[in-house]
Amino acid sequence: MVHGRVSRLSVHDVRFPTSLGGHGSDAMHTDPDYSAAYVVLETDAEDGLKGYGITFTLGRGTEVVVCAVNALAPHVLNKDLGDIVGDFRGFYRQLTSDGQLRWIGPEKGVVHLATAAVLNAVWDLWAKQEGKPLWKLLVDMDPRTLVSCIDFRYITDVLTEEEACEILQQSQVGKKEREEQMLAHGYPAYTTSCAWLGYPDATLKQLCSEALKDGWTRFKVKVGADLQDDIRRCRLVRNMIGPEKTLMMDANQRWDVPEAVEWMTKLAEFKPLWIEEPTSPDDILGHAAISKALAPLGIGVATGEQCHNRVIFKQLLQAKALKFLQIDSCRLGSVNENLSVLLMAKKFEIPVCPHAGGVGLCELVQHLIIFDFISVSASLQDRMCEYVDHLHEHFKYPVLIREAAYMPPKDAGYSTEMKEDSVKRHRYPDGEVWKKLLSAQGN
Ligand SMILES: C[C@H](O)[C@@H](O)CC(=O)C(=O)O
Ligand SMILES: [Mg+2]
Repeated sequence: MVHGRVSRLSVHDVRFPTSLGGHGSDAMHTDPDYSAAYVVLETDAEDGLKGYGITFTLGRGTEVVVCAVNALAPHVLNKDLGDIVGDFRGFYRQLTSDGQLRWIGPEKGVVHLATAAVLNAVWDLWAKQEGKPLWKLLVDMDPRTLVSCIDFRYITDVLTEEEACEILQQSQVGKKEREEQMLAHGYPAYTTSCAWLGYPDATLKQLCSEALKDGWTRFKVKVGADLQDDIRRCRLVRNMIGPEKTLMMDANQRWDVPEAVEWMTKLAEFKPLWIEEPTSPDDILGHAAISKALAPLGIGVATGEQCHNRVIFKQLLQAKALKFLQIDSCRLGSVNENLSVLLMAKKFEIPVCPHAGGVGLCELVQHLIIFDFISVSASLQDRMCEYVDHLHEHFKYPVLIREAAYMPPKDAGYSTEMKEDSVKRHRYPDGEVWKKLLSAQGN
């Protein structure tokens, strides 16, 4: 039984200096310090359980998101957790419809990232109180309760509440077997860890050969800054992994539409399965044009890690603009909005291949995709979840990868809780790690 009144919301600016090693670098984000606005919810309940929520940010962006979380706090403080989850759609609507804050969104940008952090904490607390990992909480929920968490505003032209219920109802068949399959074999993953754009070739080679030894069969390479570099790096990776393994490319929005087509035509010889974020994430028709042009080359378009909300996903699906849909656990309005996107993807028969990595994204999104397989898509065809091998040591319940697959988490909650010491050391600017770095830089 869910209980307790929210008595405290605190938010921390937690940063990791990943840019120093070129980790996470791409054609647009050359110096990413993987960071999080980290929310902690406390209640007056005697169980002492806390809810932890993060949203993924890069360095200086974090302080802006922290401000937005504080601005949302009055919507959460003193609320009864039972009332929040008892009318989760209403609560989602309240957070995203604040008459003054929505003006700086709505449901996009900083204020939506902040919404995700707060709601992720609520889901973590709910799952903890139920004593289940989040994926299992979702799997065990009846379809009516699940859809009652979704705000269908702006998407009823493609997905109504009734249709969503029908989809979930139909997927009840075989659910038990799929849950057993996940527990035994996990959810297939691919790695992005080998080929960040800032890595020299020697690093790329070394990481690639280690990943092959560890059993990885699907690899993503960053591209988009310099064509000759891309050709060299893609050739190197393709030669190392051989013709049978899967290669994906990610341009992180670097190109204009014609440039994307031209550039990818030149990289087609390396047989990429997809090109990710070839152009602006807002350009739905641009993605459609690129999809159409690259289809004869056997290259699909993947996007979603910077799609603001369900409306953009709806239009990408309507416009046949993508072949692989990449949800993000912290960009969209938490589990609530991700549920609506998973259901739309099912309706349009587009495989979901979540964005992960960053700090904590693997920990979170594994719950969503495992739920998706068991209760929505019922398929692994053309599906895999991103994996990045950074910063898991800072989490209390880190992901478990076995034979290049995510093994379902067993601990209660949304795997969002960070180790106290890690938070303390990496708080910006007063954590020990940053104090040292800043003083070395003369600040
Ligand atoms: C800045 C991030 O590292 C970004 O490059 C991640 C990304 O695009 C991905 O994992 O995909
Ligand atoms: Mg990407």
